[in-house]
Amino acid sequence: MSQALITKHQALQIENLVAGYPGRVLVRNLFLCLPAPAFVAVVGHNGSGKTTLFRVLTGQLPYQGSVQLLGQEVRSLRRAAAAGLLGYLPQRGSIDFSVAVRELVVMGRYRHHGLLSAYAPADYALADAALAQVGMAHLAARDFTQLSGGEQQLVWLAQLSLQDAQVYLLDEPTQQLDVYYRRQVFGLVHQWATTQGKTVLCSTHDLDNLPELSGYLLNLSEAEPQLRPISAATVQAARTCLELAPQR
Ligand SMILES: Nc1ncnc2c1ncn2[C@@H]1O[C@H](COP(=O)(O)OP(=O)(O)OP(=O)(O)O)[C@@H](O)[C@H]1O
Repeated sequence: MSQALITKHQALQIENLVAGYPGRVLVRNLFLCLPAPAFVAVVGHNGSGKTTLFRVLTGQLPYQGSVQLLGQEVRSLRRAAAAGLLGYLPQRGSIDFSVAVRELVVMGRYRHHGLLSAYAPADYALADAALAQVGMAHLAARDFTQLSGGEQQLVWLAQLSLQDAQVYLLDEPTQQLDVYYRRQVFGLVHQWATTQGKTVLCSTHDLDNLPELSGYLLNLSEAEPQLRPISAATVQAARTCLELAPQR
């Protein structure tokens, strides 16, 4: 992706988006205009449509309206990940075969190599650095399937960072993490936006770590969700909203 394209277009331009499942509209008339780079915390009650929005953005769910990712309409975009536009961390990423952690992480470089060609020492060096960044270097030789849920989540994050996409969608990346790693992960993915020029949308129920970050808050439990700059006041307003029963 050329720098020209990145600066010319918004990271995300959503107009009149309607999406959901048969008989159930979850995202209704959403408008968003998100400049790149940016960090966005996507919050909302359980079932408010955070994952559904991410499924729209990854082209997994049909929608009405317009959703443009770096200037390209998502419904006509093929293999966005392969094009380097989008990196997606789903809520539950499980695998049922044995693989060493380091081998799983290096696969994040597939776009630069193709899935079948061998990875070079430079790729493994990047994988080791990514593991070190999430504090999991000591697990490099371990079988991924034997790690704890939180450890697996951090390893997936390391793999994702190697994809070098322009826009990252992270679906509750701190869900299984302890207090220490939650803070670390928020700091890390926020840095992807502030120092690497990435646009990061991160869904979360963890409001405690947000006030110290710069970026935007998007609360899908609001009647008309909109991007609000993160501040102690906007996080508190979201907390107040989320402490009430959801309006279905
Ligand atoms: N394939 C599907 N078919 C029908 N309904 C679905 C489908 N997938 C999800 N839903 C429903 O859509 C609603 C929104 O789900 P979604 O996963 O987007 O919520 P969420 O905000 O990510 O919730 P959570 O915070 O619990 O992860 C839920 O009520 C869910 O049951």
